[in-house]
Amino acid sequence: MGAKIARLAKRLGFLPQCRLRTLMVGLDGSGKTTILYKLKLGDLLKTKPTIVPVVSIPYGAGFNVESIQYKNICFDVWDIGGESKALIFVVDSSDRQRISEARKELHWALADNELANAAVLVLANKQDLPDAMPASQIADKLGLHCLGQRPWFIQNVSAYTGQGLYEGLHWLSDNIPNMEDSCSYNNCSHIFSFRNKIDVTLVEIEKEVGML
Ligand SMILES: Nc1nc2c(ncn2[C@@H]2O[C@H](COP(=O)(O)OP(=O)(O)OP(=O)(O)O)[C@@H](O)[C@H]2O)c(=O)[nH]1
Ligand SMILES: [Mg+2]
Repeated sequence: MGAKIARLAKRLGFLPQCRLRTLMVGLDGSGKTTILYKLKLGDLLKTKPTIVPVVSIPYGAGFNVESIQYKNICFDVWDIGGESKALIFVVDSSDRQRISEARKELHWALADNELANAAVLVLANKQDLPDAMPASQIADKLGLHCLGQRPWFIQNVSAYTGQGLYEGLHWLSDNIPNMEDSCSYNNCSHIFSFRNKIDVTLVEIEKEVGML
């Protein structure tokens, strides 16, 4: 019955709710926390460096985690490790001196088993600065063309102006491998909450699942 609801809901344009654990990494100062809170709050926060304590991490200290809803997907964005289906890698596009260090960091992160199946979204941040390198140049310097079969995309962004951030999430929402595993129609109450508006549709659903 769940599968029938899923099929019909899809046909009618209802999207399943998906939760996606997403890891956000990048060199210190590249703008991870600023991006996270720009997406979460739509606003700029004054950030301090995010320090991860070496010994133990009390919940909520030393890392940031926020849930960001984009279309039907809830991205749980962490800036600390764990198995994830998506990696967001943030680069300071104006920092030419550290771009090879950023390349090492990216390839080191991607060697981790926890990211074996992750899609990679590179955010070329700080595009509001006049000396920012364009995405194409950063893609070369990070060796993105060597990533083989893994889905990847680079997006020019500015956490300050918000430029490009949702375009990046849009690409991710379309390119997560085995996305269905993270989605569920289990809570179909949102379909039925439209009862007054779409009675006809509801009757169709009820017929399809054998309620009528
Ligand atoms: N011009 C400009 N500055 C930015 C942008 N995004 C972040 N910054 C600045 O870059 C600095 C570092 O930003 P954070 O968000 O703290 O960087 P982070 O990657 O979280 O750094 P760590 O927590 O140390 O790893 C701050 O001074 C931000 O205001 C941007 O899009 N444009
Ligand atoms: Mg930070």
